[in-house]
Amino acid sequence: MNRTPHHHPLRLRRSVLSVPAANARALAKSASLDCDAIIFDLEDSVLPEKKAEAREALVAHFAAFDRSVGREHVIRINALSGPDGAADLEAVLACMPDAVLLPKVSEPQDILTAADWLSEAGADETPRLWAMIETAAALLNIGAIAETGRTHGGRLDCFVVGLNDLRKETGIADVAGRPYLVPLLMQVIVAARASGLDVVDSVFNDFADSEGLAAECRQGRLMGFDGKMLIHPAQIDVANEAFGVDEGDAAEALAIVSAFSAPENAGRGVVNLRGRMVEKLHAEQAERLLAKADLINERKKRR
Ligand SMILES: CC(C)(COP(=O)(O)OP(=O)(O)OC[C@H]1O[C@@H](n2cnc3c(N)ncnc32)[C@H](O)[C@@H]1OP(=O)(O)O)[C@@H](O)C(=O)NCCC(=O)NCCSC(=O)C[C@H](O)C(=O)O
Ligand SMILES: [Mg+2]
Repeated sequence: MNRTPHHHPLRLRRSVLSVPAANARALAKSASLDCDAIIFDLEDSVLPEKKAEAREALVAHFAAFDRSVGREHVIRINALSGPDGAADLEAVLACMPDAVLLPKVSEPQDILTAADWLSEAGADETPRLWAMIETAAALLNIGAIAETGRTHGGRLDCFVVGLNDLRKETGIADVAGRPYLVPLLMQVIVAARASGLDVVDSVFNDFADSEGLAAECRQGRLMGFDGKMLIHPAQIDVANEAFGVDEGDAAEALAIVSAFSAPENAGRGVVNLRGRMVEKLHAEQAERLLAKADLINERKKRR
């Protein structure tokens, strides 16, 4: 799992649950769920005539729930150029979430406009910005969009892929294994990494199919995603497991780190670990994996 370069602290983003802000029962339930991040959605899951009500419900919810559980709280707003953009940003300032998720980002200016607005409103580093990558234009501009994460105060720190919108726009088929999408997804991952961003895989719509979800999570993990956007509480455990650190991986990481600190390997840049070449870069990867395992354990204790 090559995760360099990283310009942001390590954060858990295995399971990123979307909760429609207009759904009072889902809002109430979300506080008790074991996901790493919650996206409170003001965009596509909320009908136009319910947007104002949803904003009010969200502000009331943020005033009341316990934020000490250590997860990230994110608000997905509507397009800034649309009729709800300005009111959504006002709601963001009232809630002060950890991040704002921008929908249908298509060019760097979409990030810059939101970053400038937040800075002018006096919001320093928080909220950070996340970007939905879900348009054909975004894929064409993906390197430049990611680059704004490095060049514009570091406010951008995560991409979330949206395959429902992308499939709608492009006509790419929705088939198991995502054969026609994998090349595009890899471009998003590489662009994110080149700019030190995290990157979260798209939702799996069939929330009753846990085997299908597990397979897609495994695929996403192997491709390099940090986690999965989810739509239903039943999907959380599957994503946490797939994007977590299993005992075998943790033991291997510990063996690599220990090999480099063994006296007989002092001053060596490369060592022989049970017949396998291990370099310093592998030790750095191993340390990051162990740090992630520590974060997961800390989260378990806080719950
Ligand atoms: C898909 C759903 C509409 C299903 O809802 P429902 O019929 O209520 O499911 P259940 O009866 O099985 O629910 C059981 C209990 O769990 C609560 N619940 C359900 N979903 C959530 C949720 N997301 N967060 C929190 N709690 C949830 C129910 O309230 C039940 O609890 P209780 O009431 O106490 O009995 C629904 O799951 C749903 O609306 N999901 C989220 C939809 C959403 O957020 N859509 C936007 C994100 S998808 C996206 O962004 C796509 C992307 O942009 C792209 O282009 O690809
Ligand atoms: Mg979408």
